[in-house]
Amino acid sequence: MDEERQEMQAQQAEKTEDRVNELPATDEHEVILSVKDLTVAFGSHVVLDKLNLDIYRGEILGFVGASGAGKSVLMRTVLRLLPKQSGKITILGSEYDEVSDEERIVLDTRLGVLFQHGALFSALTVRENIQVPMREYLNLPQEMMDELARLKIDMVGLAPEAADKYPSELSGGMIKRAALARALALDPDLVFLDEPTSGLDPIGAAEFDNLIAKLRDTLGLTVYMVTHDLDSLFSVCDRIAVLGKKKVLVEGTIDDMLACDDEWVTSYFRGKRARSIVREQD
Ligand SMILES: Nc1ncnc2c1ncn2[C@@H]1O[C@H](COP(=O)(O)OP(=O)(O)OP(=O)(O)O)[C@@H](O)[C@H]1O
Repeated sequence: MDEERQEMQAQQAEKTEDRVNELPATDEHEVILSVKDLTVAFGSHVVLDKLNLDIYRGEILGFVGASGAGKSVLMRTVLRLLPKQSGKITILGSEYDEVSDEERIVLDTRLGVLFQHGALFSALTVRENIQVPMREYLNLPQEMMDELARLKIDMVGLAPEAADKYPSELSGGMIKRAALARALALDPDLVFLDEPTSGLDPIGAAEFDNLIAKLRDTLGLTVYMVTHDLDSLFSVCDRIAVLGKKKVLVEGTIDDMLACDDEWVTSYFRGKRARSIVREQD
């Protein structure tokens, strides 16, 4: 078992080094999102207890944890969709609770979100869906919004004809791409992706991962990705944070996950499925 573990660590160390060398030339140590001592509870049910997490500019952070651990609660709290009991959330250097309403609106425009299952408005076309945030936050003429929507559609690899389609006319992979285009509508600095590859076949999931990596490289995006997808964690994430026992149990590279002795982390990252992914990558 130890030999197997050492071999996996050595293989991953090489891959991590390659990935780090490929990272865009941004200040990797600029903290774009900082969560300090965050506590969130529903009545007496404490879901997150003094949780700490930093996300650095330009990285793709994979966020994992057992079902029900609180991954969605954390994402929703950071997005101010859920209230917190205590703690501090700082985005792009501004603490949400301390900024004015106007500054908060500006901050909101710098965040993009892709909710699980896409969450597109079914009565709107892809173009209209992408234009929802533009209508909410910007005051632009219709032609400019149409041109911007066209650019976003192209950016996520959808055909131009997709603009006039309704969500019911799209495949699962197209819905994810359309939802990503909407998340990118306002050119955010930080995008939150909730299970972006769930429901996609392995080829579609790998293509989506490649798209995320490409957008990070070309747009300098920072990506916070909640995922259960081991392929994504091994192939596209620069760093991983594991949620457990109401806190971030461990964070770091795949090597750090492989070296971690926590029972859940061990079974997740050194289980049969993880080992087969490491072998496939060779
Ligand atoms: N609005 C809410 N009211 C009460 N309890 C909630 C609410 N939202 C989440 N919870 C509880 O918080 C805990 C964490 O839920 P959460 O959805 O964040 O888990 P998760 O890690 O995202 O799970 P999964 O991987 O299955 O999506 C669960 O016990 C859930 O029942």
